[in-house]
Amino acid sequence: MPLIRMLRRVGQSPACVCWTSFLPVRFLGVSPRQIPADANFYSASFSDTNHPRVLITGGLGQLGVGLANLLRQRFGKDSVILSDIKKPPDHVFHSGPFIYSDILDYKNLREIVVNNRITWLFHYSALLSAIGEANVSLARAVNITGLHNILDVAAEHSLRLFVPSTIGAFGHTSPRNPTPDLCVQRPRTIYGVSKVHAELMGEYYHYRYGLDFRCLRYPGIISADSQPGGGTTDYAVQIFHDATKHGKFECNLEAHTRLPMMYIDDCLRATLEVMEAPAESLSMRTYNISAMSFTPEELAQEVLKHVPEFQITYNVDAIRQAIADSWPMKLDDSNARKDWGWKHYFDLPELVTTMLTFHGSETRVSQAN
Ligand SMILES: NC(=O)C1=CN([C@@H]2O[C@H](COP(=O)(O)OP(=O)(O)OC[C@H]3O[C@@H](n4cnc5c(N)ncnc54)[C@H](O)[C@@H]3O)[C@@H](O)[C@H]2O)C=CC1
Ligand SMILES: CC(=O)[C@H](N)C(=O)O
Repeated sequence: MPLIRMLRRVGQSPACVCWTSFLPVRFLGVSPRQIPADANFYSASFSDTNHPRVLITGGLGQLGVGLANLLRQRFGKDSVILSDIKKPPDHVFHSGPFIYSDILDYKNLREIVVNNRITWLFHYSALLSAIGEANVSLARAVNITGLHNILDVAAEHSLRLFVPSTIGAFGHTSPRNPTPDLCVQRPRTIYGVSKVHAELMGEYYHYRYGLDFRCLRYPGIISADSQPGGGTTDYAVQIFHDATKHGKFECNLEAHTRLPMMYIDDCLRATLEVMEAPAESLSMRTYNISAMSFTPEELAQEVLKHVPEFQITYNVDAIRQAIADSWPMKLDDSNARKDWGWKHYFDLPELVTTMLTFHGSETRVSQAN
């Protein structure tokens, strides 16, 4: 009997073939349950009793605390648990639940999920591109073995799972301007390889076991109140610190290196939006999202409009430059815009004004205006 007819007979969507009789070894007697294709119970507003209970892994990096703040505004402070292997600063520790969680420890992960009745998991732990090249075996363990633990615990407990991917999941053989959702992906960093692996494994678990896996490919993310964690796009955050403190900045990428970037508020809003999107609106499980693309020179020109004495010099880091040269210049995010209504709010001028204002340069901004 043709597969499609067999599926109709058992009432399954052909998009998601869940063979629950063949489960990963760690599913000791517990079957991953398929979330129905028409499930949209997260798209309405939440009462105290039906909102998701959230765990964020790797939450003390550049993005996790901001995500926790956003989710706590939406679902309540106690519904969102931030976790990491680092000690949280006081203000984070006192802002809501925090727990130690090493994603390499599967039993610890399972205990947290069970004891807190977690329903949504945002998996932020990772070693980024530049630091990953300096620590390949650790990056392999955290980004690949750690991801396997996350996928298994999410499938075992029917969690909705968000895993971020990145522009780093593309390589020099991918189309670079613009880069579509589906194209050749042959990255040459351990970070990129691990993120392609995450995209494919997440989609595999979705189609095979019904895991509600959702993934966005983030551009370089620019945040005002948190430090980047060892990436190739870090210069676009550091420039604001140095411009306001010292009036000058030494850039480790060449002046004409064009990369896709996004302000953190857009990134975190996109993350919540794709998690709340009704399953039937998602024609794919891994989407590009895009906001702006610029070079260090263009960014410096924009900073100069507000900080007239600002100077940029270049001292190129060969490893980061090679990575950047293999990445997209611009992402095509038309599928995200069409399927679940993604749109960005911050372009380069708004980004620069917001960042400089945050870094205490209101005086200079108003002098220049
Ligand atoms: N920041 C950016 O520009 C972009 C970030 N992303 C992705 O978003 C996610 C979050 O990024 P960031 O916050 O910037 O990363 P980050 O490097 O600032 O933070 C990662 C966190 O993972 C934690 N971690 C490391 N090993 C761990 C382990 N064994 N168990 C638990 N936690 C562990 C670290 O302590 C750190 O706090 C990552 O998956 C990253 O790949 C994707 C594209 C762009
Ligand atoms: C774009 C990313 O994934 C990250 N910021 C990095 O530069 O490694």
